[in-house]
Amino acid sequence: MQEIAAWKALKAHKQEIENLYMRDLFAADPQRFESFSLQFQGLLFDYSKNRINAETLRLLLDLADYADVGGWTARMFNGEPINITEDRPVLHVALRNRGNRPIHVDGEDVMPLVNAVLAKMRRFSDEVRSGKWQGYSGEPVTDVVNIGIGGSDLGPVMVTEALKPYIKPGLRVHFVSNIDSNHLVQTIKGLRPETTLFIVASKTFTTQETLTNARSARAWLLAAYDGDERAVARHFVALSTNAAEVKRFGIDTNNMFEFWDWVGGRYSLWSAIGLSIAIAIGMENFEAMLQGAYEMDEHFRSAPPAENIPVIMALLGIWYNDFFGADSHAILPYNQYLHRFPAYLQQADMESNGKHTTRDNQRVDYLTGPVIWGEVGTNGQHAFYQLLHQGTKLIPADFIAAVESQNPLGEHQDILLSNFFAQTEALMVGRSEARTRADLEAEGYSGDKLEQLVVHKEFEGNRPTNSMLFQRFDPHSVGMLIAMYEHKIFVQGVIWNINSFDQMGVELGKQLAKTIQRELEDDAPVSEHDASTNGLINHYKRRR
Ligand SMILES: O=P(O)(O)OC[C@H]1O[C@](O)(CO)[C@@H](O)[C@@H]1O
Repeated sequence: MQEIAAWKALKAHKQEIENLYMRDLFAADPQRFESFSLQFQGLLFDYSKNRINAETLRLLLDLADYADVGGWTARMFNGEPINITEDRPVLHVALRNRGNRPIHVDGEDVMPLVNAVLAKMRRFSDEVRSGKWQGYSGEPVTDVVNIGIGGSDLGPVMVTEALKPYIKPGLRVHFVSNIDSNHLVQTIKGLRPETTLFIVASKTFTTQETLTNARSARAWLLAAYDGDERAVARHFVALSTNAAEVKRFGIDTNNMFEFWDWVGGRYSLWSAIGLSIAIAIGMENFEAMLQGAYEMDEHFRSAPPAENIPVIMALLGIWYNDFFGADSHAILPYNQYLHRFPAYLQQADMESNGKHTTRDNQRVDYLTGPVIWGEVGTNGQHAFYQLLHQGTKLIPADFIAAVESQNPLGEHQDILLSNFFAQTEALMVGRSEARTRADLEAEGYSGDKLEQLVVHKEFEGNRPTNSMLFQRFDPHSVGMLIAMYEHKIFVQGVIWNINSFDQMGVELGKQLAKTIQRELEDDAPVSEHDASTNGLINHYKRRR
C-alpha cells in the first residue's frame, strides 16, 4: 500500500493538514458546513468538524477509486462470493431488499427464500403477540428469552433496546448470552416456565455457550412439566442455518426459522435472527426497519462517492487511522435507548476489520480496523470526555442524536441537545491560551495561580467529530443507522484489502478452551501449558 500513488499523496498531504486548525478553516470558509455535510431521509450528516479540506477529500476519494469500492459494492450486491476465505457471497442486503430485485446465488434467486422466512416470522410473531401461540399448559407467552451470543445476540439486544418504546406492553424480552451461569439463572429467576418462550439463536448451532445455555433452559422447562418432552415444541424455537444440528438438539425443525450461510453472524439481525425483535415490536415495525436499511443500501449503491454517507464515513476513518495513527474511534449516541449501540458496533466493526492479512494473503503494511468504544452521552461526558478533550491521544468520535425525543419531558431534550452541540464545538474550537487567560482574569485570578490555571485549562481543540442528527429514532431510522455503519465497515475493508467477512481470529481461543475443559474433568495438576497457564489452572483445580 505504501507505494500506491493515492496513499503516498495522502501521506504527503497529511504534513500540510497537520498544522491547520479547523477553527481557522471554518473562519476562512463560510460555506464549510454546506460543503462538508450531507442530508438523506431526515438524517443530517455533518462532517465539517474534521481535519480535512477539499484536497483531502479529493485524495481520499482517489484512494476509494483506486481500491475499486464501486466494483466491490456491485459485487456484494450481485451475490458474488466476496467472502474469499469461506467462499461465500455476503448478502445481508438481500434480507432487506424491499424492492425484491432478484439476487442470485448459484443461479437461484434468493428473494423467494428471504420472503418466505419473513412471512413465517410474521405468522409466528403475530401468534405470540396475540396470545394465539400458547405454552404447553395453554397459557400465552409473557416472556421471550433469546439465547445466543455474538451476532446472534448483540444485534437483537441493541435493536430491542433502541426500539423499546415500540415493545408490546406486557411482553418482556430477555437475552442470555454469557456461559457464566449467572446470566441464565438471573434471567429466568422471576419467570414462569409455562409462559416463557425460548428462542435459541445460532447460525452454526454448534456454539458452546449457546448450546449449554439452551440445554440448561430446557432442563428448567422440563422440570416444570415432570420431564414431559412434548412441552419443548411449545416453548423452544430455533434460528439457524443448520437444520441437522437443530434436530439433534431436540427442536422440531417446524419450529426452526432458517437463514443461510451468506448471512454473516454480525450482519444477521435482519434475518430470522431478528425474531426476538419482530416479536417484541411487531412485524410491521420490523419491516419498517428493513425498509430504512434498504433505503440506506440504495443510497450507498447509487450515490456518487463524494455524496455517499457510508463512503465518506469510511474515508474519514481511514484518514485518522492510517495517516494520523489514531487507534480508536468513539461512538457516542445522545439517546438512552441506543445504549447498546457501541457494544453492537464493537463486534460489527472489530470482528470485520480487525485483520492483518490481505485478500492477496500478505501481511498488511498499514493499520487496519480501529478499537471501537463508546457510551451514551451525557454519561460519557462525566466519565471519559476529559481524555477526549485534553488527553494525548487523537480520538475521532461519532456523535449521534435525534431532533425529537421519544419521551418529551420539559426541557430535557434541549439540555441533551445543547450538550450534543457543545461537545463537538468544544472539541473542535478548544480554548486558546489568550481566551483562557481572559476568562480567568475576569474571574479574579492573578499571579502564579493565574499562570498555573492557564496551562491546565487551555484546550488545544482540533479534535475531529462527525455529527449525525436524525429527526427521530424509530424503526425506519434505526434501520438506516445500522446499515450506514455496515457499509462504512465494508468500504474500509475494501480499501484495506482485507476480507471483512470471516472471523478466523476467534477460533484459537475456542479450541484451547475445549482442551482445557477436558483437563478440568479431574483434579490432577496440569503441566502441558506455559507456566502461567499451568499455574492458573492448577490454582483453580485446587480451590474449586
Ligand atoms: O450464531 P453462532 O453460530 O452461534 O455464532 C455466534 C458468534 O460467534 C462468532 O463466530 C464468534 O465467535 C461470531 O462471528 C458469531 O456471531
